[in-house]
Amino acid sequence: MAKKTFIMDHPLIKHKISLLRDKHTSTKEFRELVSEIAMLMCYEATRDLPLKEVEIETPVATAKAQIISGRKIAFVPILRAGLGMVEGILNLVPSAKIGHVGLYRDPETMKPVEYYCKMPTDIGERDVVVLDPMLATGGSAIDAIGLVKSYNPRSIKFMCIIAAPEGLAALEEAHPDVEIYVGALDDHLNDHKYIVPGLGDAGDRIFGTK
Ligand SMILES: O=P(O)(O)OC[C@H]1O[C@H](OP(=O)(O)OP(=O)(O)O)[C@H](O)[C@@H]1O
Ligand SMILES: O=c1cc[nH]c(=O)[nH]1
Ligand SMILES: [Mg+2]
Repeated sequence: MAKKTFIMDHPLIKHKISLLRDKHTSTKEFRELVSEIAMLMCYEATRDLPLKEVEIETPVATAKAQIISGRKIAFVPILRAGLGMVEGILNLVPSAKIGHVGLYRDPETMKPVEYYCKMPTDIGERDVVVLDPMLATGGSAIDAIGLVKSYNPRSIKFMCIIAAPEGLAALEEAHPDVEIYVGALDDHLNDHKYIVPGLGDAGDRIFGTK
């Protein structure tokens, strides 16, 4: 089977994730870093975009040049924390459409609870990348991807900044057809199902709610 999980090894991504983990990093810096890391990861996740050849007049001659061949993309952040990844990604792919899936992890059961879903009307013609900085138990990503699948997009990828091995294994098993892009693979989940060492609660750190 083709390789479906990609762990980032770029030094810039590693450096920025280290800054993100630091509990002394301010809300402003945290938000900027999430956006920058998402942009760098988007560069990796869009490597397979198809190109077509066109002719362009340079000031010197006619050049055979390559441009992206009109493939349509949609990004789907999982609310709230996934929203922090959108701005950086739109810097690279400004014409992409954005869907939203609202999920929160019930603090008692640790299971995801859905509260919002809105997809672009032409989602069926698009390649979708689902975004969430954190893949912990995997429950949120698995449910969000299941929801996106019910709209029959052309393809689905998932992008997270930090993953726990438990969540990654669960996601690979639940959605073996989905390519997964991981910024850093951490050690384990603690008793509260937080990623160790992780970075704490991504949503709270992006939005300054704690
Ligand atoms: O893999 P899981 O065990 O499902 O956990 C990961 C989920 O938990 C966090 O969201 P949270 O529930 O804190 O919601 P928030 O983004 O609104 O803070 C995170 O952003 C993921 O969506
Ligand atoms: O470590 C974790 C686990 C779930 N959600 C977070 O934001 N952080
Ligand atoms: Mg949260």
